[in-house]
Amino acid sequence: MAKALRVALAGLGTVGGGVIRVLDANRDLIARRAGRPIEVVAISARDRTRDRGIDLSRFEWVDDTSALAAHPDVDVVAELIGGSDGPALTLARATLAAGRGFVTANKAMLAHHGLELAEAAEKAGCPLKFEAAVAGGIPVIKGLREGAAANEIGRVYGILNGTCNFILSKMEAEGRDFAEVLTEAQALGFAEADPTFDIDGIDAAHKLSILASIAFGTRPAFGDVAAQGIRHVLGADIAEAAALGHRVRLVGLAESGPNGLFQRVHPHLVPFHHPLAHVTGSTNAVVAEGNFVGRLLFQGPGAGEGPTASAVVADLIDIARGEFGPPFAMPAAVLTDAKPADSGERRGRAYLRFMVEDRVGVLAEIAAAMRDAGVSIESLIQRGATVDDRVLVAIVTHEGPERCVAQALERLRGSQSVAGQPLWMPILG
Ligand SMILES: NC(=O)C1=CN([C@@H]2O[C@H](COP(=O)(O)OP(=O)(O)OC[C@H]3O[C@@H](n4cnc5c(N)ncnc54)[C@H](O)[C@@H]3O)[C@@H](O)[C@H]2O)C=CC1
Ligand SMILES: N[C@@H](CC=O)C(=O)O
Ligand code: NA
Repeated sequence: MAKALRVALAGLGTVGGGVIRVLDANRDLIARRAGRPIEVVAISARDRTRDRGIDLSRFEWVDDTSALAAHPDVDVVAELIGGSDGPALTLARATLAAGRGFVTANKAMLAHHGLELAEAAEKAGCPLKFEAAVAGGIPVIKGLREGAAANEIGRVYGILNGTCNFILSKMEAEGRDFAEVLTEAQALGFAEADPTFDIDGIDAAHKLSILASIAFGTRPAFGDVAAQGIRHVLGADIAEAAALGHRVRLVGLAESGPNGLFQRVHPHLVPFHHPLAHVTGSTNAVVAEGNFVGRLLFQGPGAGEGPTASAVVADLIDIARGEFGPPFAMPAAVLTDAKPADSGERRGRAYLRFMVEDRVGVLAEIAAAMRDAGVSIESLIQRGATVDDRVLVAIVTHEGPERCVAQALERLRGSQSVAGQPLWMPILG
């Protein structure tokens, strides 16, 4: 059998530990598939003494993580530390500059520096691979880069954050509290080091910017992704959505059209009949619409040790086989800058929720704001039950431009009757 592919692992947490376990458990199978053994030769993490339940004595421990980049016995570095900048980025730059392959699960770094790293990899003729960075174990990067390569993609969207989906589905199924479920997701290893990245939609926005680049041949543009997470979604919204035949899901959506490239992460109402409504727990799902293949649905485990490590090892197998191409599906030099599309132009139905004082004239005030902004109301529900002494009013709008809904909400800003920020959620069409 050919010479082993020699790997250095930077980071030995949930994902790094998982990579060692996958390589140990499936060693022979992986060697046969890869055409040669894949051997971890060097490792580095912050804490050498932590018990990870793995025998690490067989690997060379390197204190200075950045030294892995030019380690004489290493062909590929797998970076499983995290963080958009700092040691992960230093390591990525140094590894590619040293002419070695680089595998990462780090969507934050790719969203911010993916173009620079792709240019460096292409210049060096080295692989830069990141299947684990988007939708964990689902081979969606491979699916879009390779399987759907013949197609023009019109739209790519889906559930891209396991932590949020886990929280929303537990809130829905068990009526549990947001904070309590977040703690459980953290204990299961799904959440980011800073879980606000998950719940505020930033992690999903990182992933969406990577997917959009591959789908549309554009430079990754994280700054163009409007992101709102699930922090403001109440149990009452989930119940209201269910009564309306929908589930609440955090959806990242990128769409290319005559007005430019639209990229947004936002909680949506998803109709029961849509496949995304049936994605529960930390599962992710991505829909890509191609002009010849039609609608593709990729679904599977989006986070956690086993699925994420599986994707990292799949990248290592590709590298061992010599199978790699431009990281973002086309050479960095031919990626284009997409014009960000104006969200106000988008048309759709929406769910609006207000917490209001239960007094005469409140509904009339809300209805007048809708009328004046040109928003047509399909249904309006006022619930007798109160949350913090307020009454919930939920509106479903007819299809119309988002600009009008934004104007209606602006008209209601500062109203004495409406408590706090109203919640607006598009209805997935
Ligand atoms: N946990 C998950 O389900 C998924 C994680 N990812 C990504 O994988 C990467 C790793 O995530 P986890 O394993 O969950 O994180 P983790 O927090 O469990 O592990 C991070 C590891 O990096 C090490 N580390 C931290 N700072 C370091 C430094 N300065 N130098 C050397 N090592 C350092 C820590 O000691 C630890 O071993 C992140 O980029 C994350 O976004 C991607 C998909 C899923
Ligand atoms: N924190 C992320 C981990 C995988 O990318 C998530 O919850 O999806
Ligand atoms: Na993936």
